[in-house]
Amino acid sequence: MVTRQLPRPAEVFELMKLRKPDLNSRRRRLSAALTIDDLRTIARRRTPAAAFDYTDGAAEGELSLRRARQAFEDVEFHPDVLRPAEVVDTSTQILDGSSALPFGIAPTGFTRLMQTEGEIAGATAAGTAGIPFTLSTLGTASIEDVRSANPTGRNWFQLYVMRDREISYELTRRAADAGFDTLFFTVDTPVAGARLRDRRNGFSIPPQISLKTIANAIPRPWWWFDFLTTPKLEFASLTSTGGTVGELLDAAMDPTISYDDLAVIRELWPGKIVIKGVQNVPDAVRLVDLGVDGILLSNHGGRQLDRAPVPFHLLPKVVREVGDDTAIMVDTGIMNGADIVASVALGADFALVGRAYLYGLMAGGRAGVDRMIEILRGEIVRTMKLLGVQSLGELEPRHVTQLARLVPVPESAEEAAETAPRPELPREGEAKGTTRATRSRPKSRAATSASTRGAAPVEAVEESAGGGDR
Ligand SMILES: Cc1cc2nc3c(=O)[nH]c(=O)nc-3n(C[C@H](O)[C@H](O)[C@H](O)COP(=O)(O)O)c2cc1C
Repeated sequence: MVTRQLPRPAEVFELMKLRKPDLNSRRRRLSAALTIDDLRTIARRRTPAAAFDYTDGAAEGELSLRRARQAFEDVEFHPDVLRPAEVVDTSTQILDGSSALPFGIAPTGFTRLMQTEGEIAGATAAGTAGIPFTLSTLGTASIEDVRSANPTGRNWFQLYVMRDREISYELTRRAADAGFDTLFFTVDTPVAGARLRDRRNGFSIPPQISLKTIANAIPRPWWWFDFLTTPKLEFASLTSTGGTVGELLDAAMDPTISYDDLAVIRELWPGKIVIKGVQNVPDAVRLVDLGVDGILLSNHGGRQLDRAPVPFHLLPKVVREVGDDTAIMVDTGIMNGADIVASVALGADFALVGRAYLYGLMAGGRAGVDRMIEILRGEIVRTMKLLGVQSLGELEPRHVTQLARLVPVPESAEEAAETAPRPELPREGEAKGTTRATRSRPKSRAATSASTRGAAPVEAVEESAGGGDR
């Protein structure tokens, strides 16, 4: 029997916590964002559809991007218990310099189009947080302006080798003179990928004003106000404007770039050099043999060859082959700090984030980029504490299983028979009829820990299916 009473004002008052309303709408908006997905939702509301879609979209059917994000969601973590990690150290050394977190900001083109503060917001936020910022060849702030905005932080430069080689060589020299310490040579863009959203939106640089864009502008007046009242959108390097992004890229990129270009760039560049867009083990091995300082496993955020391999899946194999000799980095699909922790556990030295940064930028300019870093930092710290590790160096492959969703089709009947799941006698606590993936080759550390837990790790299934780098 419940005893009831009349509500007592003093008790009700105790329950009521009246918070002072924050009159700063940007701060209010950003503090309500708890995840990168939340930042994306705000970004979408505030940015014209064509600019948002240019950022959010990928190539063709956007399968690569979806698969890359799915692969991170398909991570299973294995925490150790009763291992206190009250304080965790998220700092790391990368390419002879330090970073407060195991990720940096990826190079993105046309950034001021998404939000007028553009690269300067990215560079200053990165500098304040103690992480590297990468400026794109197609950046909308100059090399020198980025350097002035982030004078003591680490600035990296991303290079496209263009048809007119002299433009690329000149940019390389300027970046070196401005003290950028690392050059990312992007190699996955011999031609532009088919960004269908841009074609459907009639997206062009600069944006064309049409009835559709005017209708789209009405609920987003601040974007247009910023766009029309700040200096004209210009590229740090390219003088040509006009046409869709694809047309612009095609005009600038050169389908004939090759290892010969790498040799020339290495001669010109005094700092560290990383190859961005490596997508198989043999290429990684060849590049390391040529003496590059780093490899960035990336499919350009799914914006180039759709259905390209998921970089996160490629990671353990590349680490096994060349991880001791060179810095291995990864990008594409990172939406959560836990994705970065999983990458480090599987041997990545560093990660880059592209869209996560741009969602933050579109959601709130510089403050939005700060919020993006804060969200990822919080997720990294919490994941490490829950795993029971105090530093990034303590993360090991055994902490992570990559669960397999799509696996290669076996090449022969024998392989098919070998890889078919076999019924096993149920272990204690396992349901009858449970099957486990079998392996035909020696186990790696990651696969061993995973298979003992009854999961089907990506590596294990791929190897037993003969699915190496095809
Ligand atoms: C809007 C946008 C523009 C990009 N521009 C460039 C670029 O100019 N050069 C380059 O090497 N990569 C570029 N990228 C690819 C990023 O550097 C990075 O590889 C990718 O965004 C990582 O995937 P994520 O967006 O899922 O984090 C761009 C990506 C986006 C989303």
